[in-house]
Amino acid sequence: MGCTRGLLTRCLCGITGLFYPQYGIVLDAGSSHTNLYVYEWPAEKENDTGVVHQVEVCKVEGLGISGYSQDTEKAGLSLQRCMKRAQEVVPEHQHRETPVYLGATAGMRLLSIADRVLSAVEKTLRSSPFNFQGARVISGQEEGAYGWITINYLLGNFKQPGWLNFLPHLRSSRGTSGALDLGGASTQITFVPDQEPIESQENSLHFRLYGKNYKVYTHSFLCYGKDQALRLKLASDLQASNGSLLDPCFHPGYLRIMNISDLYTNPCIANGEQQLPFTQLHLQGNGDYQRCRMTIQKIFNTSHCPYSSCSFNGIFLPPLQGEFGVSLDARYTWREVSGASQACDNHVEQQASKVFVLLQVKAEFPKIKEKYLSEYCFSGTYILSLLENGYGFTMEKWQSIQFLGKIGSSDAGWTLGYMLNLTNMIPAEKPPTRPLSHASYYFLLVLSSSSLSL
Ligand SMILES: Nc1ncnc2c1ncn2[C@@H]1O[C@H](COP(=O)(O)OP(=O)(O)O)[C@@H](O)[C@H]1O
Ligand SMILES: [Ca+2]
Repeated sequence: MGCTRGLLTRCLCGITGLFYPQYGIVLDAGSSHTNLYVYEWPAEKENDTGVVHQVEVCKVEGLGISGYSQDTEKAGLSLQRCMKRAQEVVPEHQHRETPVYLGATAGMRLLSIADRVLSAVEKTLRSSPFNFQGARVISGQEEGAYGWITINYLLGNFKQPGWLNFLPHLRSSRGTSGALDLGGASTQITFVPDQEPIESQENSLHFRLYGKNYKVYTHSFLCYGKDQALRLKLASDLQASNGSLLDPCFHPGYLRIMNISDLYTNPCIANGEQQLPFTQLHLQGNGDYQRCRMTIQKIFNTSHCPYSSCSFNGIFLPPLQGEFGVSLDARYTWREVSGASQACDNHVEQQASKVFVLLQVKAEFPKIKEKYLSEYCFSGTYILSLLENGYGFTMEKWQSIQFLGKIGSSDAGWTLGYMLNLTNMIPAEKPPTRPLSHASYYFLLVLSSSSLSL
C-alpha cells in the first residue's frame, strides 16, 4: 500500500511510519558510469541531521548515459539491473511511496542531444514501481553545492550543540568542511571563505540550514575532470607534433593509437582538428613524473585574473580556508595521487614489450583494474597538479585535505545532498526539540484515548 493516497492512508502511514524506515533513491549519472544509491532514514526523525544514510550502491554496468548518444535506447536499458536491485532492497509495500531521482553531471552537460538520452532514461525509471520524480542534468553549481551539503551533513557539521554526533572524530574543527569533487568530465571546489564578500556573483551561494546562514564559494570546471583533462593535454601536445607523441604521462613501453576525430568529439576541444595534417595519433609512453607535470601545467591558463585572486582560466578563487574533504571517487584518487611519481617513473627498457611493462606495473599496483592502469601516471599527476598549481594547496595546506570516499556507510558524493534538498529534509530552521515526535505523540494519544473508551 502506498502512502500518497487519501487521508486515511496518510494517517495510517503516519502511524506505521513509526516502525518502517523510509527510503529514497538517487541515480548519479556521471560521465564515465552511473551509480544507483538507496538511502534510508527513520520516518519520525527525517528533519534531524545525520539520520539519513546509504544502504545500497549499485554500479550500472557499461558506459555513462552520455556514452549512448548513438543508441539512446541503451541508456535506459542499462539501468534496469540496478533498478531491479533497488526493488530487492526497498520493501515491496514501500515501493510506491519511495521517490527516485536521476541527476546527470558533466558528460551530459557536454552532449548536444542530452534531451534524447534523458527521455530514454526516463522511460525506464517511469516503468519501475517507484515514485519517479524526475531525470535532469544538474548544473556545476548544484553539483558543488550538494557535494558540500553531503559532506557537512555526514560529518555532523550542521549539528547544533546538544545534537547527538555519531562521528565526532571526523567533525570539522572550524564549523564546516570544504568539498573537492574530482570527476571524469568536471571538477568542483566548494568552501566557506573567510573573505567577504565573494567577488564573483556566479561563484556565490547563500544557504540557511538548521537555523544558521552560510555564504559559500563554489566553482565547477567543466572539461577539467581527469578524462577530459587528458584530452585537453593531448590536443595541446598534438599541435606541436607530427602525429607521433612521446608522452611522459604514460609509462615506458606504453603504446596507443587514436583517431584524431575521436579526440575532437565534444566542446572541450574546439576546432583544432581541421588544422592537423594527420588523422591518427601514435602515442608512446616515456614515463617521467617531472616532465609530465610540466606538460599538464599548460592546460591551466594563469596569464590573466580579473579578481584579487584566481585559480586558473581567469576564475575567481578566494584564499583557501579550513579543512577539505575529497569526495566519492577519492578511493581511487588517493591511490593515484600517492603512487603517481612511482607509476610514471617506472623505468623499464624502452624496447620491452607493452605486455611486459603492463605486467610490471600491475605487479606493483595489483588491485587496480586494467582499464585504469594505463592512465594511472597521468591521473595521479593531474590531480596533484590541479590541487597544487590549479587551486594552490601548498605543502602546509595539503595537510588540510582528507580523502574521504565513505563517511560512515555513505559515499561522500553530491547525491545525498541532492535528495535531502528535494525531499525537504534539510530545514532552514532548527527543528524544535520535543520529547516525542509529532507522530509518536499522535500515536500515543490514539492509544490512550482508545484505552479510556474501553
Ligand atoms: N576503479 C577506478 N580507478 C580509477 N579511476 C576510476 C575508477 N572508477 C572510476 N574512476 C574514475 O572516476 C571518475 C568518475 O567520474 P564521473 O563521476 O563518471 O564523471 P563526472 O562527475 O565528471 O560526470 C572517472 O574519471 C573515472 O574514470
Ligand atoms: Ca561524479
